[in-house]
Amino acid sequence: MDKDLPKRVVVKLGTSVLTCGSPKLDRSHMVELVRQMARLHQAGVEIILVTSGAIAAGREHLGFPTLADSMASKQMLAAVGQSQLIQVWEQLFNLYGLHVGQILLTRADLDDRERYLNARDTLQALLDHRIIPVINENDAVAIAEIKVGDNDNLSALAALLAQADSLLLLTDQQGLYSADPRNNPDAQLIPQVALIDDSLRALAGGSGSTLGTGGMATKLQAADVAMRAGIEVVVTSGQTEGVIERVCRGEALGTRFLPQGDALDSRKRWILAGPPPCGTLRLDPGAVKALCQSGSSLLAKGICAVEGDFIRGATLTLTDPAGGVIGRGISRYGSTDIARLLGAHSSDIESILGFSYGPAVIHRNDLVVL
Ligand SMILES: Nc1ncnc2c1ncn2[C@@H]1O[C@H](COP(=O)(O)OP(=O)(O)O)[C@@H](O)[C@H]1O
Ligand SMILES: N[C@@H](CCC(=O)OP(=O)(O)O)C(=O)O
Repeated sequence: MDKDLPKRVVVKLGTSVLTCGSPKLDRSHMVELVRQMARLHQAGVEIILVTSGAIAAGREHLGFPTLADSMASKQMLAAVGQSQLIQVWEQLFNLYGLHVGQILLTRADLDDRERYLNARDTLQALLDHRIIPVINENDAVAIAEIKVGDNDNLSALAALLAQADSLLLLTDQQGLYSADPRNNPDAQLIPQVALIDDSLRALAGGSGSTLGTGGMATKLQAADVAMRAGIEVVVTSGQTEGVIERVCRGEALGTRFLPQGDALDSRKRWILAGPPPCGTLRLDPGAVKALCQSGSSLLAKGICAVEGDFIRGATLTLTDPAGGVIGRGISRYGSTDIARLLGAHSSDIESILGFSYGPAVIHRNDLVVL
């Protein structure tokens, strides 16, 4: 294998790319994208495809019916369209002697560590057999509460799950612009991003089309998660000739988001990909320093305040005294217990609570510093 090629890449194709802006799947464009992925696969790159387009494919297959704008209509279209979509991918990859394996996920599959590990094993088994995993959200059954909600974020979670080196988000724009280029013809392409902050987020609008979900805003959320896990992200146009191969070969196309630090280990990737935080701990400056500079566990004596109502095992956001987010971790104590432990020495936990789950409120193995 060419040593400059990434080993494992997640390619996310938005509805905008698969339909080329029309109301139907553009099969001739899809075959061109498959040709590029097959060539990379041949060169030894493991490809994981995150595909949108089920709802668009469902509408097309049913002849564009007039339906109520309801969840049930979308779920019905997704149920019809997903089977069409996977058939198209299977047929197109077959042209290059490759098979696909479908994985339909919901948020709930990623939040539960055991289900997360099962999904990871399935993905690995497919890759081991040189089968292309094709992932989409399980739209036909997922209700809003258990949805990831958009395939940009889903693809970032898939990249963490698969421990990919790169995530390629292909869309209908050349990359992230200083403003939505649909409404701002003077907007400038931003070629590289090292850090996603509020000023950058303010540039990213929603989807300009009726078929896309989330627009650039969800692409930034996805990039943020992946970068923090040490995964490089590129957002660029799916229409550019040879785009997947060219990006994988290191050509500067679109917007490149630089990975922050080294790849995280499996449990820490799950802390980023798994359940969203359901509480916050505000730390004092000493605790912030201990976590950020020395890689220490979080002790009760460094916690100034606790917010939220949560049980032991919950994922929490950690902030500095000013409220800036510094990390995320899994708590060994519930919120009522932590409220009683604020500022306490670890050796006093047992006498204060009458029991102890150990000296650390969050052990360093359960902690990701951002
Ligand atoms: N700052 C920005 N730079 C580029 N595109 C932007 C920006 N803000 C909003 N967008 C919109 O995001 C859209 C792409 O997202 P979306 O419609 O969800 O496509 P996809 O189906 O590829 O996910 C673009 O067509 C564009 O109108
Ligand atoms: N899961 C949905 C797509 C959701 C989504 O994020 O769409 P897009 O913004 O086009 O990537 C579908 O298959 O229709």
